[in-house]
Amino acid sequence: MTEIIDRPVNGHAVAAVNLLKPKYTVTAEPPAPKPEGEQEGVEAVDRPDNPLADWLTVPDEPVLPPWARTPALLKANTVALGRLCWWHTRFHGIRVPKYAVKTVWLTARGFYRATTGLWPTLSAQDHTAVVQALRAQSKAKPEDVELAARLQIAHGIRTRSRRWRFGAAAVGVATAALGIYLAPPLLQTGITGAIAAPLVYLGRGENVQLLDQAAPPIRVDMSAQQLNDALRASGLLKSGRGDDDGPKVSCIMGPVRDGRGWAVVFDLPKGGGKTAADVLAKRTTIAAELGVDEIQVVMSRVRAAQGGNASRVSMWVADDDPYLADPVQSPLAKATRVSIWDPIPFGHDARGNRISVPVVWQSMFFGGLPRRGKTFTQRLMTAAGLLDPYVRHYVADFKGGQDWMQMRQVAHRLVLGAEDDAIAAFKAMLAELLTEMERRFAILRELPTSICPEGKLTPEIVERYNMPFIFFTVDELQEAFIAVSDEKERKAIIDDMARIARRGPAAGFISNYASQRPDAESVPTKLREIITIRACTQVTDQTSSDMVLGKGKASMGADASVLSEDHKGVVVLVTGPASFATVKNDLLTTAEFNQLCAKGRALRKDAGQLTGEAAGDVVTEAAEHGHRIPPVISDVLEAMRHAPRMFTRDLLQRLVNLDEDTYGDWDAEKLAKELELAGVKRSSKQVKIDGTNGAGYQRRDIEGAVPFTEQPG
Ligand SMILES: Nc1ncnc2c1ncn2[C@@H]1O[C@H](COP(=O)(O)OP(=O)(O)OP(=O)(O)O)[C@@H](O)[C@H]1O
Repeated sequence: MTEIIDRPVNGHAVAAVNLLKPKYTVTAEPPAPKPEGEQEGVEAVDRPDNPLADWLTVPDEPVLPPWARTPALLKANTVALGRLCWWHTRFHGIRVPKYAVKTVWLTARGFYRATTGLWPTLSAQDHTAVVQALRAQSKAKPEDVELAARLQIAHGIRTRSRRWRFGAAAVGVATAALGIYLAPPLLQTGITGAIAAPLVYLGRGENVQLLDQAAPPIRVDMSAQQLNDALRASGLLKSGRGDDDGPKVSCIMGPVRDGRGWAVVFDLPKGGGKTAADVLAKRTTIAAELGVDEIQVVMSRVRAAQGGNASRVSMWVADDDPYLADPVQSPLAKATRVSIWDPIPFGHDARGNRISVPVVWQSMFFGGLPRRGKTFTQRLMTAAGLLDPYVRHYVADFKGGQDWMQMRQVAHRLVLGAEDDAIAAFKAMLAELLTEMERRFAILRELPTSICPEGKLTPEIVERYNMPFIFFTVDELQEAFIAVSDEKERKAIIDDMARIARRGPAAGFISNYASQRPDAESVPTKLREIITIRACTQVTDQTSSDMVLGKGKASMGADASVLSEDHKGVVVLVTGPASFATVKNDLLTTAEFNQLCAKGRALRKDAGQLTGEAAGDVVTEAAEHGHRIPPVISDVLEAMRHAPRMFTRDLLQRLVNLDEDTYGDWDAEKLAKELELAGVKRSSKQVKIDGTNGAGYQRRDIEGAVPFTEQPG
């Protein structure tokens, strides 16, 4: 499992560097200076009058081939060869039936070709000439008659020769058949093979398209030369003059096959004025020069901590787009309990390494275009928090759809929608969180260092002082900023959220924010910059990518604009100033997430941690007692979550927002009828809100229709 906080996520970069500490290069290095004492001896051998001078010249070539110069390289290449052989075994193994069919087909065709020439026939041309000449013998010129006679003689010779050959072939076939019939099984196979082989050879031909080509689908075949050419064309290496190509990179490792691609670690030549960072910034050009899509080129710097320097680059070029593979089901879907202290399984990088993200002491931000998997990704994190009962959830989904609805079973506070009452509830939520944060810091300050050594939560403090982690999830943040038109109010919200993300981690607050529109308004720089983990699904350009991931990240290679519409659930994940990876996330479907909500509720009940709104959720409570609640009741209660009463027109609008398919064509009459059928008894048909009277509903009337719930006083 790869954890990716504060260290490079491109595991290959590290592995690659370690593979080859004693480096070799593809450029001609100046020979090492010879020890003083030896200079004279060398000169003596080199003297022009020494006839053995040339013969005694030691070649300036390493003894071992490049792939075997160190034990690590030898091992890496052996492993790669093993993988390749295993691939071929599987590739050809499943095609054995096809090969059998092809062999039979080629044998038959070869037999046909071998025998068709044996039976004597006149060619059409010969035949015509003979017939014409014989018919017109009287009028024919002497040379025509002579020609016909010659053709007949030739035909006679050909016929006799072919009859002999045909006879010989027939005897051969009969002997072979008898031999096969009489021979022991092993010899039978040998004889069959000996006969079939020349026939298969004869049967081969350009036009045999019966089967696919049994060649591994390697699309990129990289060599050091290609790499140098690509870098030169990208302006990262100087051009040479005449036959000299110019300076080249020094390959510290590779290029070698590594998984489903090519790996290479190289240093840029000195004197060119280019750095590893320049190479990362030219990813698209390099990809084009190598003839692949930029998504297939995974590059990172190799820093000093891994034995690198400012000119060292680790590059892996995939054979095809590694992010188009089918999604992997999240292991959380089947987990029964997790600890939030452990890294959360998140997805896989291009090379199939598992990526897990530790979230304790962190804050998170997810951004990107709509319908690319932001919410699904964000929910992966929250899902882990569901399976640890010592995590208290505060959730605000300003879109207010189904995505987070089932969190009502677990969430201490849940805000759905971006209407005025929802915004007011969110502000109250923020105030509650800030108060709790200060309360916790006050307690932590008072605790002896033996219990609280670093002024932060510990697993012991969490349980002993009832300070569960607080998972603060906000989705569709842009909707809140649109809804809050007052600049001052908006700034206050951003300040509060930034404060929670900045100071909260030590007190156990894990912020998990997401926004759809990656512009400066929706993702205030102030907020983004203090967030430690950022993930971005596809965006339109590098500027938008930097909006989410941080300034300058795209030029470092963390660029979500290289993703396409097909990359659902693929994010560029930034976990530190120089740590990033493109990750295909595990898939946790809405149904699986909803099941986890139910599991999370049960876990919290057992641990005495079911608190806040979830503890008083009448719909869930009634369902747990085996009562089937009509969907219209639970949906209306969800729509009125933050309001004791609501006008009918507003209620209808919110129901549509919640589930357009069901409520899209409902009117006041239909709503009233359905609620009545569901057992709602309205205490009045008019409600008064902010001094205005209008047709509407009281929430307590709706709650009254839920079995076993007490009427609020
Ligand atoms: N890991 C994944 N693998 C494959 N498909 C995924 C993955 N995650 C999400 N998807 C698909 O992408 C679709 C959109 O996901 P999601 O609702 O999370 O997008 P979004 O970016 O949050 O959109 P919006 O901003 O409109 O809410 C989902 O319906 C799902 O089918």
